[in-house]
Amino acid sequence: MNSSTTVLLETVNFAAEKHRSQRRKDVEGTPYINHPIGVARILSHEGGIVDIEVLQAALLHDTVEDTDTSIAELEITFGPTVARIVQEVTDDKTLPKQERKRLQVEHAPHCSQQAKLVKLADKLYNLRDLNRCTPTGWTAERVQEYFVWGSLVIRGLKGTHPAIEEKLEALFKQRGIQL
Ligand SMILES: Nc1nc2c(ncn2[C@@H]2O[C@H](COP(=O)(O)OP(=O)(O)O)[C@@H](OP(=O)(O)OP(=O)(O)O)[C@H]2O)c(=O)[nH]1
Repeated sequence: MNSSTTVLLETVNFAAEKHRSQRRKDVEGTPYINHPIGVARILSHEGGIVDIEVLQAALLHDTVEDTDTSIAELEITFGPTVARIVQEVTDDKTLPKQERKRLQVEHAPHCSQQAKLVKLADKLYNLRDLNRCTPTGWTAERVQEYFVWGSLVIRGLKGTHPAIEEKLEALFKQRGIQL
């Protein structure tokens, strides 16, 4: 087994342990880990991304925001680059939700290329998931609002990865949203 395979298995195992008790908001209660794995797969399978640190950051991207993981722990375990990418895509959960959403739009254009890739794939996964099924308790208006807000974030990432952006653009178009 080559070393990048070992590294990726260590990373996915770490993420799975951290998210082990969490579920997605869909009616089936899909295991949360399906999301970070899916985000990493979009980057590798659909985006052709081979930068191992980007794929690791995709697998870990919600560990700091949603579990007891710290950036220092990621730095010790996976190194400074992976920790920095995760930091860039982590919302400050102490802020009110609307402020967090506003900051994502404001910060997106200033992220590193590596963090922009993770953000693109994260949004593509979540928007596809919304088309697949509506999270418990969400109205059609809330779904549409998420699409509109997502389009504002994605607008700030233009030029990061044209092929992934085209897929996002098609999803927005179906909802009547112009990028
Ligand atoms: N579409 C969908 N999303 C789900 C589901 N389960 C959990 N989520 C998560 O919910 C978040 C979006 O819901 P919101 O109400 O807007 O945000 P909040 O959870 O932070 O309050 C996303 O988090 P996030 O990763 O922080 O992304 P983002 O808000 O930064 O885009 C998404 O990953 C599901 O079944 N379907």
